[in-house]
Amino acid sequence: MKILVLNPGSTSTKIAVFQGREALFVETIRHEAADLDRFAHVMDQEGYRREMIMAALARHELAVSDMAAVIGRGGLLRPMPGGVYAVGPEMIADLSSCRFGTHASNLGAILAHDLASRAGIPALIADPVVVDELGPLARYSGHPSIQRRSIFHALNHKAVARRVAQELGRAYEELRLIVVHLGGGVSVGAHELGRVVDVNNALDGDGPFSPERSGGLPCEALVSWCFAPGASEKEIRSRITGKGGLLAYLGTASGMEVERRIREGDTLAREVRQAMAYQVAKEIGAMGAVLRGRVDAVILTGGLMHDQELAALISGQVEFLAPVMVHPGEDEMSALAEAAERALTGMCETLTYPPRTMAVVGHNPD
Ligand SMILES: Nc1ncnc2c1ncn2[C@@H]1O[C@H](COP(=O)(O)OP(=O)(O)O)[C@@H](O)[C@H]1O
Ligand SMILES: CCCC(=O)OP(=O)(O)O
Repeated sequence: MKILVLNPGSTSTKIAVFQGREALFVETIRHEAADLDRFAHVMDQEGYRREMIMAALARHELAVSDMAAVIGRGGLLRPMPGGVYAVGPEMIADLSSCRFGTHASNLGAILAHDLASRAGIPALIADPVVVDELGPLARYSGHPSIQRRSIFHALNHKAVARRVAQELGRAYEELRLIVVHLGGGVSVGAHELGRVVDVNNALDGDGPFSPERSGGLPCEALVSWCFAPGASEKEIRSRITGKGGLLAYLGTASGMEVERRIREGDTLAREVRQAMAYQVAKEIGAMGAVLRGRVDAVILTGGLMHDQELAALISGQVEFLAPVMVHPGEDEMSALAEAAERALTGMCETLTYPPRTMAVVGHNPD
């Protein structure tokens, strides 16, 4: 059974075909900010990314009609429990309208649905970025009209955490872990006995800065931006999500380019990378407090962890908490393929959207 796996990220499109556990191919196409800037809206990138998928299939002499299903990385939907979901009209409507937010991962289900429906096969998503397992206290922001949301690299957090649990000879559900994904966005999650009970919102200006996001900004200065003469909502949103972080400081969101500049003696690039490591370490410390210091391991993963010096900077600052394990890249493609196979063979339920069980929101007296 062949499965086509589609993973649109903010800085890349990852495409793979799996047959059982074997990857027939995995390709990562990296997008420079300038490549994507010509699109007014993320949703306008659908055709561009579809062409890349079709070209990758053609290079490997495969067609969508050879597949048993297409599975995409799930995007910004209603908060939901983890699992495998069928892509249907309500999901497509919420993703296309960006009702719950705008991110490249919204294109995962849309592209999967488009290709699968032409071939008459199922379209699925698994563990989307809105998997919500937050504890009640983690939902507080500091003002009752704003509730913190769980938006993070849920798929890779869970996949890598399970892999580490296996390496440790333990069950994921009996461990306390801090998992950090450093991609286009950065998410730092406290995994307590199989649930991500707290995590920074990797998209919306919360937590450390990342290649293309500002992370949390001082509120007062942010308000001044909003009310400055000529300020536009679009511009301010883009400073937070898309054009913040490394891109704002250095003009590039590429970790590889930053590494290259540092090798060539660029002292600004070196300091900005140090500052990013410092902020990530601070967030890991906060999650250490969430877990009351009982941490079995800190796991560093995502594309940026190919930069060994960056990994060493973060590790050096947090290894007092627990052993630090570095897993560069991600396990998302195989995790998606395995999820599709479980669903197609009936080993797990294929859930429908909108989810029947909604995450607990609001006041919880316990
Ligand atoms: N070998 C590498 N060395 C340094 N940085 C890298 C390397 N490979 C990828 N990156 C960086 O990792 C980031 C993207 O990570 P990734 O997990 O693929 O994110 P996304 O899914 O958000 O596109 C980019 O800044 C990219 O330049
Ligand atoms: C939307 C949260 C996950 C995220 O930030 O993904 P990218 O790193 O691919 O942008």
